[in-house]
Amino acid sequence: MYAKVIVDVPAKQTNRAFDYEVPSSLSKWVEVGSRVGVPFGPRVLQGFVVELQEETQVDAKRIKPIQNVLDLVPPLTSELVSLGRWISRMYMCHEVTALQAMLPAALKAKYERVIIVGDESEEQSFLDMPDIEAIISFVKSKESVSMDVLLERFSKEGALIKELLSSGRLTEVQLVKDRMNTKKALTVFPPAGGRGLEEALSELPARANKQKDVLRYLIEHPHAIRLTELMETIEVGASTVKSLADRGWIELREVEVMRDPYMGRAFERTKPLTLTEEQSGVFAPIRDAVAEDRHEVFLLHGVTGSGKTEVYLQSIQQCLDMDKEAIVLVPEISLTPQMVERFKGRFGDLVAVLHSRLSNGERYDEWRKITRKQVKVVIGARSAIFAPFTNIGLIIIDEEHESSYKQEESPKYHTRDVAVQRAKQQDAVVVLGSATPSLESMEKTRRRRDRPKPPFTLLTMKERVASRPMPPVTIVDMREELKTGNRSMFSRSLYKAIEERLHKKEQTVLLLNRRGYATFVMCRTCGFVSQCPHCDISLTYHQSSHALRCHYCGYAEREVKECPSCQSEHIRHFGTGTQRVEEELSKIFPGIRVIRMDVDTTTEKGSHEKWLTMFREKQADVLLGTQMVAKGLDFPDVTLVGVIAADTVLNIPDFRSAERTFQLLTQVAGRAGRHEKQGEVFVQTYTPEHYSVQYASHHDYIAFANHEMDIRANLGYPPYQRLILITFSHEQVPLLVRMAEAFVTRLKEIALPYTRQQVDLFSEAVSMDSSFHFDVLGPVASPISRIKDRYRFQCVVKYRGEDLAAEIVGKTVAWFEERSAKEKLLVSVDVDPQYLM
Ligand SMILES: Nc1ncnc2c1ncn2[C@@H]1O[C@H](COP(=O)(O)OP(=O)(O)OP(=O)(O)O)[C@@H](O)[C@H]1O
Ligand SMILES: [Zn+2]
Ligand SMILES: [Zn+2]
Repeated sequence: MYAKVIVDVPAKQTNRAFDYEVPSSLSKWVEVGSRVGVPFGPRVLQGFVVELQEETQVDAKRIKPIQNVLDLVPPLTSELVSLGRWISRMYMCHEVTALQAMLPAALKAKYERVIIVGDESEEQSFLDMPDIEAIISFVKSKESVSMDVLLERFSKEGALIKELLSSGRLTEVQLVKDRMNTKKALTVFPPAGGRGLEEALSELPARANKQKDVLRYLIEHPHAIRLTELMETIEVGASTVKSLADRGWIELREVEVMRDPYMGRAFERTKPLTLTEEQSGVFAPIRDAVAEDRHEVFLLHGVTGSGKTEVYLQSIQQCLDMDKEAIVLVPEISLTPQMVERFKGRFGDLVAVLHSRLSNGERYDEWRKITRKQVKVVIGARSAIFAPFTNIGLIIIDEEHESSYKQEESPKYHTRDVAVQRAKQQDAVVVLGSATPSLESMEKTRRRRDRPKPPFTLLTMKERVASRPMPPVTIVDMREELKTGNRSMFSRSLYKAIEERLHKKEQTVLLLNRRGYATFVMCRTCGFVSQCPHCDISLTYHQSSHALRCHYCGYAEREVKECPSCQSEHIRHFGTGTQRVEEELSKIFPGIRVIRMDVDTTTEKGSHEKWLTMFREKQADVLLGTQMVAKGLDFPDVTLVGVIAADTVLNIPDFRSAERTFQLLTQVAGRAGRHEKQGEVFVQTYTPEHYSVQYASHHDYIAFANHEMDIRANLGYPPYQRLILITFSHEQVPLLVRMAEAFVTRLKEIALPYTRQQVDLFSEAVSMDSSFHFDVLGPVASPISRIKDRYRFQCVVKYRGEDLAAEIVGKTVAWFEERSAKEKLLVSVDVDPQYLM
């Protein structure tokens, strides 16, 4: 048997499958999706088996055997292998990069160099040297040792070891190993049924009290117990237990344990709620599709507080009743303990949780619960879409509009599109939920001339549960505030509203969008702004460390007291970071209790959870934060939401700015008055007339979507045309410009026949909408024109119609790669980019 293997080197030359022989000793273990070690040139590499076949075209003399199999159960399924192929085609990445992205970090290959005994034929001539004997037999006894261990053991024999290596008596080889091992714990095993322990007890001398305690305990509890637990329970030392094991009365050995981040946490079990009329209305079609095993994509548009989660839960129940599995995706920052609790509370131990705050080990163990089929539901961030389930009935994406569903590094996939593809492969149902669906998804629910049945089905919930009203939103024009002499960052009305909450002992959520509004340092005399010497961006001031930092490359410098340009002392930090809002709050409301949540206060593991719990327990009056506070929070006493400055996102030059502003305002406004108490919202802005602010204040998603879609159609932006962003970077501008221009010229040449072909087709009466349309903009300097000392240029491909664009760009990149590599120029391709930076 032969296997096609994709090796773990993301390069053009290795971006294809290579044939290997499957030795008969391994044939039981090698499957599609197995990780294997294979000889590749002088090295041994990790690879993935992507196909098995009886024959090979490769010359029998040249074909090499697979060296080893890394896992007893393949970490990928054949379905995931196909998905990997789709991702690599769709997002133009190496196939191995796509496959690697599906594995938990713990399974990334580690290459280890070890020493083994080499040529034995020369053994005789060395026999007279006892040192050599010792070294060789040491290595033999271990089968293989690392250089470090060998040198540690024979610290004085370095020269001799070197000689043995060069003469071939010892050889250095490379092994493929896992980066992460399973966690083991010493465990005590009493003999079956506790047999023989009574006799053992009588054999012990009278003074061996502690040992007797152990035996008595095991007679009463004749089952395996972790050593540490036994030591704690009856207060004995490890040596006591070991001595019993030495006498053979009990057994002590290492067994694997699972790291469970939620261990010891009791989740209150919840029962399905009686659905409201609107919930029943949207649940019925989802339930039917799941029950009928019918692939369908639903876009669930439900206003904030409409009870989408309960719809998800009952849909999952339907999926479990069919003995199928479900994947639930939520944005990383919404994956709060409360969120997890809602799912664990309903489905208990059937739920695995995957998110980036877990340690590698914890994540690996959660992941293995899936491969071992111990769980049926996975809830997680982006990469949980790759959960190795084999019988998926339902995939849910909550907050489907979130830009974090797009992965920013290669493979630059969009989770939503991957989910739809995966669901197609498994005949599963997809539910995309949001109070503010992306325009891309919304467009797919609309009928078109060439598309009588739209790809997605729209389901709508217009009302909050229990007919709770949407909170009234007041727009505050900050220009007017300035005119009346209010220079504070709080308008008079927001000030009053906060004061009122303090009196009534209710809670306030304040949002400050940090993005594009970071504190920077500027000289008031000459206008000098501290910039990163390596990137084309101003440095951000961090109060806690009194340092200026670059958000792109991590460069840091000490706070300056004097302007480096004009030596003036009037240099200080500007802008309204969350730290400054916090300072001002305490100044105007002495004694106010504020919890601040931003990147600075949530780096520590568990800090996110800690802050939210404190706020829920009413240990604070105000929760102040960045986007983090806008998502998913459901606190009964929050009756006021304030947005400090709504314009910060609007000012970013990006065609999605209005959409992002609308989404953020709607989401954060949705945190107010979700329970019995009525809520209200204040939005401070310098552009109160902007349509995104206006529509958000009326909670009118549909009107916003229609308005924005018209603009996009006119400008030829998504969802009407798709984009591919191609970024070039190099240390020298002239070469960069020349190469970028050469790329674009070639790209247009390669595209030409495709577009012609389409024009011909068109003349044979193909409808307008399916015609292929291909445009190239640029090259131009990127908005962030330098990062880490490399200048950046970009071009944007706009296209409509067939998926031919990926092919065209792919061909151009292939043509370009050799030249660019020679010049050390980097090219990166981003299909469906979220940001054009
Ligand atoms: N059928 C029901 N009966 C009673 N209460 C319900 C029902 N469904 C949901 N709820 C409650 O309504 C509140 C809002 O529900 P949920 O958090 O699911 O809203 P949502 O649509 O996800 O909102 P958001 O988009 O803002 O996150 C929750 O407190 C939930 O427990
Ligand atoms: Zn100055
Ligand atoms: Zn920098």
